[in-house]
Amino acid sequence: MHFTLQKSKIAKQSSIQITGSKSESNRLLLLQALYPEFKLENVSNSDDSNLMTNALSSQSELVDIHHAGTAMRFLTAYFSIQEGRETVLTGSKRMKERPIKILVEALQELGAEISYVENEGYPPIKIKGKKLIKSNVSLKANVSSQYISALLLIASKLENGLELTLEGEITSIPYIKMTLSLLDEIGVETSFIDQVITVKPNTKNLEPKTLVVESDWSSASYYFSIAAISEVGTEITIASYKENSLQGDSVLVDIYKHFGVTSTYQGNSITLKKETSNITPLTLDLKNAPDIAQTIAVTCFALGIPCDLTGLHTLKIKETDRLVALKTEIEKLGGQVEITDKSLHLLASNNIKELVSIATYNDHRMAMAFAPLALKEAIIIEDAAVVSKSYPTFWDDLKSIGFQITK
Ligand SMILES: O=C(O)C1=C[C@@H](OP(=O)(O)O)[C@@H](O)[C@H](O)C1
Ligand SMILES: C=C(OP(=O)(O)O)C(=O)O
Repeated sequence: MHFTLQKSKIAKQSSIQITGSKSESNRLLLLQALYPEFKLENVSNSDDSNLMTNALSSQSELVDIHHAGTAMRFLTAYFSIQEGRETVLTGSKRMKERPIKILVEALQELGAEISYVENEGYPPIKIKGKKLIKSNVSLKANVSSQYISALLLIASKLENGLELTLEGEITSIPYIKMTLSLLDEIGVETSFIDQVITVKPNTKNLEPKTLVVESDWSSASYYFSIAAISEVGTEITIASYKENSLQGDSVLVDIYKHFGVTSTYQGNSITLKKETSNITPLTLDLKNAPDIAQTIAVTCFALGIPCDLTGLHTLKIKETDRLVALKTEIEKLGGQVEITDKSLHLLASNNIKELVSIATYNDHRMAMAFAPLALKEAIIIEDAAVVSKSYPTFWDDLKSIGFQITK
């Protein structure tokens, strides 16, 4: 279903409660399956986390995780250690194009039995769960950090723990650190020195506790963008966030200062305020925060400023090729974009075409990143329901702050 967003103006002050981080939730759901002694609060209500929950409790031989990349990677590791169980793990058409070979080879090196059902290197895969005895493995670290997190999440259940050597440049490092922090929080011992990560084995019951998932910072990015595009003086309060977040996308607080947006923490909420409209061109390396690239590119386009975004080598293998999708859709709106396979250069422009229909390519972040443009011009978002992958109440939340949205 396509949504038309009329040219909108939001209230001077508004507030939004955002669902739990999908990254933290999907890690903690898997850890809870391994260690049932702890409880979770503020778990994400996203499709990807629901798929993760269902997959972890499913007894079926076929598990379909649709578009959920973290679920695909994390469950590959999880099912590898479910002794005596055979599982075929599959996903959407796009998931069958998202590479998994680096993770599969690392697990095979540790002793896992995994084979490809269709194309080598890609889902679906067939996994025969067994006890993994080996504890040393190296893998390429510049393609997806999800492979590394997947291994770390099961590591404490391996007989001898895990010593993981990361080869080459490490991409999306904050997500690896998030995994290690959550392991530390539940009481698993880890270390990360230079390119080597060690996880100690654990056989005892961990101390029962309740872990509260922080709300999702990638979802928060759309409100930073809305604030940046709004009139000076506009305030949006978002909850529930921590000043010391485990999520790398919390770097939004620093990045959006560049767009004249300040962030003030009070209790567990943050107030974003548009302070100035004096904005200069932006140059930014996003290898540590790839999921906010679309938000930032669209904010710059809305404000008419050029930007040079680098560190985008992982964007080609996400829900869609996000570099090509951004170029295609921004150019429909009248902008000019140059891309390589790891960077995006947006040229300055001061015209946004009205009522352009934005294709979303089964990518939640295409829909959500382009929606704030309605503060400048009416826009159509195709297949608007894609947002449920990470943020099911996105459109209702936009309506609640003043966006005029019709079907
Ligand atoms: O571990 C995670 O929760 C994630 C890691 C990142 O992927 P890559 O490491 O593949 O860049 C990120 O893009 C994804 O949305 C979530
Ligand atoms: C890339 C993303 O998710 P995943 O890789 O888990 O599908 C995302 O949410 O932007």
